[in-house]
Amino acid sequence: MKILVTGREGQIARSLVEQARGRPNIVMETVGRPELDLVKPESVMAAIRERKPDLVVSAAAYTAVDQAEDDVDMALTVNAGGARAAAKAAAELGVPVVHLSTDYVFSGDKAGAYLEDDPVGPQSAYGRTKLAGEVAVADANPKHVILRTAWAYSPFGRNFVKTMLAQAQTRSSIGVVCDQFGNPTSALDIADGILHIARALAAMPSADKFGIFHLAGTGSTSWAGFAENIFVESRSAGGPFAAVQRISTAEYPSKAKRPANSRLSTDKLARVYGWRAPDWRLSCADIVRRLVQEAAPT
Ligand SMILES: NC(=O)C1=CN([C@@H]2O[C@H](COP(=O)(O)OP(=O)(O)OC[C@H]3O[C@@H](n4cnc5c(N)ncnc54)[C@H](O)[C@@H]3O)[C@@H](O)[C@H]2O)C=CC1
Repeated sequence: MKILVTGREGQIARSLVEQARGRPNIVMETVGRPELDLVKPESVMAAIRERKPDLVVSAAAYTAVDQAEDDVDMALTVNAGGARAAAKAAAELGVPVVHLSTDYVFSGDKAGAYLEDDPVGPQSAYGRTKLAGEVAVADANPKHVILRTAWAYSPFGRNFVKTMLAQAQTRSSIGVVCDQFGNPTSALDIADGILHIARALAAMPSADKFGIFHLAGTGSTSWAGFAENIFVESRSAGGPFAAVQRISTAEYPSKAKRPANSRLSTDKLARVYGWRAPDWRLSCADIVRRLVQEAAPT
């Protein structure tokens, strides 16, 4: 099975390449700028058409959450127009599209974990453009799997785990927000979930397998809880650590508003596909250890 991923350097794209390595019958190919530029729908269509994949993973996106507040037109062009083009190209080939979306489509007002059909209410420009992307993808390709994920981290690119470890190199105490709750999610687990979905779709593409699904780490915490866990694991692996000072969202102003609670229920994915991500603490421990080892002098 040939899987084509949009974007080459994104943490989910790189995780897909890593997790597909050595797996029989999977050819994972990535394509990004300048050849495939989400700003230019015709380049997206052509790049996908030429490669004739069996499945498209639409992972590339405008992901700078705060910057999107001042750059809405570009974020919308990329996150809705670009995503639509990827989904449409897959539809023309008659193949499914797995499109990545976000917990930030929700307002954060709910007390419990969000279900797929809970009302949306994005609080930020990024969230609104990603929601427009969901609508565009669903409209362009009936064979769509829209995966809302959250708080992604990995050994690659820029993410919260790497930021915490880098800051602990020079600081003994770090202020981290303790009143926003979500599911830290390893991009390597996201990649495993996507591979599972791809195989299930190839085996039996029944109608219940399409639609919106939540894919996130099992268990939830606050950003401060996430940071504390990172430092416990780093310290035990001989890496940097810092004390976490619990601060409120009000004490850490940012341009884009984040939901206070964006915990995602992953029961639908477990029910339909029989797959759930590991407990976030296990995956976090693996990635922190790997990052500490990679940083250690040899
Ligand atoms: N990182 C996170 O915490 C979360 C990410 N997501 C979604 O998951 C998907 C993947 O996220 P990450 O891998 O973490 O993102 P990332 O920021 O690591 O990578 C994004 C990729 O998109 C590419 N890209 C940006 N503009 C482009 C354009 N005009 N044409 C072609 N490529 C372009 C970038 O070069 C980069 O390779 C995105 O759709 C994102 O919205 C959803 C929830 C949480």
